[in-house]
Amino acid sequence: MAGQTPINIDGAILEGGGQSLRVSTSLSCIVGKSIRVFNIRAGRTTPGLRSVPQHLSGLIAVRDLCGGSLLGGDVGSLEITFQPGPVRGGQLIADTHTAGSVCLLLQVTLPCALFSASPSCLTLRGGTNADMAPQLDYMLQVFKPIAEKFGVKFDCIVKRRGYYPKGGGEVVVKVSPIGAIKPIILTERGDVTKVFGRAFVIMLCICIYIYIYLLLPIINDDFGCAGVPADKVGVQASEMLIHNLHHGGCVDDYLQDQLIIFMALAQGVSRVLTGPITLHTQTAIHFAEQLTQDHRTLPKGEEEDSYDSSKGGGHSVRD
Ligand SMILES: Nc1ncnc2c1ncn2[C@@H]1O[C@H](COP(=O)(O)OP(=O)(O)OP(=O)(O)O)[C@@H](O)[C@H]1O
Repeated sequence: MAGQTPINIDGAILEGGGQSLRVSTSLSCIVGKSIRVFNIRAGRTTPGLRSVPQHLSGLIAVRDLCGGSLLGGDVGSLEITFQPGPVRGGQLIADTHTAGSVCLLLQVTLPCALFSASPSCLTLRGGTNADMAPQLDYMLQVFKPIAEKFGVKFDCIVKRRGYYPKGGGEVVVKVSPIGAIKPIILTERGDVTKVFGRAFVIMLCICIYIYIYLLLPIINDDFGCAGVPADKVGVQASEMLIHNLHHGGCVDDYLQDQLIIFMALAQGVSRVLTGPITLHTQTAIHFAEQLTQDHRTLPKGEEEDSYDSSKGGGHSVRD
């Protein structure tokens, strides 16, 4: 591949899953640096790019958003090389052709679309409520309001929901470019004023899938379970909710890793009070540091810490 020498990204580090690929590819696209990712998903029992969980569709979507080139982007690939071009925005269709999560497609494309030359209209197809991924409702009711604090805005039209195993969901996300991402301070939780839940029950020939979705202003958890009795799903959801309430942080265990890329790109220092730092968050921080080292613009006098213990029992993640 012609052009600059790529930055080497070791996909086996820390979590060793698809998130390393998404964070590195998005940042590569935004900062305009080529990457070579090796040991892709080495921490998983089926390493390499998989089509079902959206890894490949996400990579292709980013490539198409910026007119870049991608080498090694095949199912099963343990290594890819990605050379980004300027992010141009416009219309993009990304299709997992499975129940692969549209929310993880959004996770990899949204940061890029924010830095594009023109507005983007992203048609994302797959599962809207997939396991081991943010639920669409989570993206819209938990992630979105917090993302807006960074100045990140997007509109999402839900055309169709899609569930495992068929997929077939479709959302259209409109993103306007942003001049700069603002840093955020999220260190005071405030009072919990309301808790509500939504249950999705999908009847299939032989199994029943239940997704329960519990929402506080800032905390959300979902459980997708085949063949698990509804009362057990309810208990699991409540336990997770209680855990997130007890740790005292301002974001739940999932949101923390999803905010790192915006904290890394923000023009200034962000502070977010969290519960114990997850491995996903440590992973996102690791790759954000690797790819944004000379990209960050810290205000004069601000020292650069990755972690900062807080007094309140939670952990504070800093840009
Ligand atoms: N219940 C949930 N609610 C909100 N977000 C979630 C939930 N479960 C997982 N996530 C988010 O989904 C992402 C999952 O990343 P991860 O790398 O584990 O999955 P993946 O891309 O499917 O890769 P792999 O197939 O290697 O596991 C993380 O950003 C995590 O915070």
